[in-house]
Amino acid sequence: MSLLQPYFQQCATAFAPAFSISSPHSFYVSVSKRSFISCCTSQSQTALVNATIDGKIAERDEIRFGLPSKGRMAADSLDLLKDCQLSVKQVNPRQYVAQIPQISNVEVWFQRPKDIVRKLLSGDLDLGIVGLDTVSEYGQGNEDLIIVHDALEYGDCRLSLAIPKYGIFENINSLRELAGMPQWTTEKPLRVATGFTYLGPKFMQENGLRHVTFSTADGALEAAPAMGIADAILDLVSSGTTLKENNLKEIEGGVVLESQAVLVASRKALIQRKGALDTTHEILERFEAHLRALGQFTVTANMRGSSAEEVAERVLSQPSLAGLQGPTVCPVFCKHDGKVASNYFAIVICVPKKALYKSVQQLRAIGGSGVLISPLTYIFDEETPRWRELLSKLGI
Ligand SMILES: Nc1ncnc2c1ncn2[C@@H]1O[C@H](COP(=O)(O)OP(=O)(O)OP(=O)(O)O)[C@@H](O)[C@H]1O
Ligand SMILES: O=P(O)(O)OC[C@H]1O[C@H](OP(=O)(O)OP(=O)(O)O)[C@H](O)[C@@H]1O
Ligand SMILES: [Mg+2]
Repeated sequence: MSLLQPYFQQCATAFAPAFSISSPHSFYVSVSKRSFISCCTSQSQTALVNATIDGKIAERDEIRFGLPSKGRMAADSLDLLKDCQLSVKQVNPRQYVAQIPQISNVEVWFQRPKDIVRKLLSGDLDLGIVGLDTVSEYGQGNEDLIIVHDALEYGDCRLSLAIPKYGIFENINSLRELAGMPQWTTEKPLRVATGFTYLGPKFMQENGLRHVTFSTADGALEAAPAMGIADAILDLVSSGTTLKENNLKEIEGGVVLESQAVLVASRKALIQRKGALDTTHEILERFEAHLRALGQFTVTANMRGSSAEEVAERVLSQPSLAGLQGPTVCPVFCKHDGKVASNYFAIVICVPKKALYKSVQQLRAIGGSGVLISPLTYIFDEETPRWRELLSKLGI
């Protein structure tokens, strides 16, 4: 915080009527939204430079975690954290800083996705959740950005090139055919509208399209061809409805990137900031355990048998009943004629949600009865593969 003190003081001077400052922390609880944004914007360039001078990170005690402040990723990110018992405590939706009571050294900052990436690079954030498309576009391959979890299972979309279904494009169905059209020359290049001004030109260059120009807009790019502003667009596609409704089509070889929400970190922060790696480990473990569990059910059933081994053999003879590491088989004790015996065994397995009905059928086929299905909350492995991967990326 000490490094930022001068900026807070400058902000206090600039926006004196808007708030008073007693400590750096009181800045973000008392300042009005407008003043806060203008203050940060006017100071960000200097702060950026200072934050990472000589590759050193700015001193502060808390780990800053950037979450999307609005848009389709915002609610899903909060939901994921909540499902991992990491609820974000935000007093009101217009407050841009919040806490995760479960992890006391984490400070959540709500930001636009592209600003999350920029601030990770500048050292103003340590961790963040955004779409892979945003990391790739605004990160521009910067090695300080490390993808800690690459599949948070929401925000699925692809960055894809699309052209009109009509006119000169009617019979064009691939990037190769598009590139081979005689229409594109130095004087009259293919005009592409996109918000991805880094990834767009890079993709075209890598695919040998030489006569291309780009224009940009903030949204509703699908209108550009019909308006005569562009020949093609390069934008995110999810269901494909927007393309369809605007008479556009994707082409073979035209997908630049498949994207979904990812957890991304600043390498410098992970290495240099006290507590950052431990905190990232905890968040990663919770995400992994929860996301693994999401796709599975716990299945419990009773089965008649002579021994646990014999029952286990029967269960393992069925392809959908292997469980994570094999079935748990426990004797069920009953009293018969005053004697305790175990003619029944309870089996517990995890079953992929998609294979649920098949698994129930296979259980019945081998004599299973009283099949109970329950949701799973977490599956913690001994060690998550992504944690190993992260350590190796960090050279640890
Ligand atoms: N149609 C979509 N379906 C699923 N995910 C999408 C879709 N469009 C975008 N995304 C993902 O969600 C992220 C945020 O998109 P969103 O539209 O909420 O914000 P934005 O386009 O960056 O900002 P804005 O629309 O306010 O300019 C994108 O970076 C992408 O990863
Ligand atoms: O394939 P679909 O499911 O139809 O989704 C694709 C649309 O979603 C996004 O737009 P968004 O809704 O974010 O509006 P924007 O253009 O204002 O960003 C994207 O830019 C496409 O236009
Ligand atoms: Mg959008």
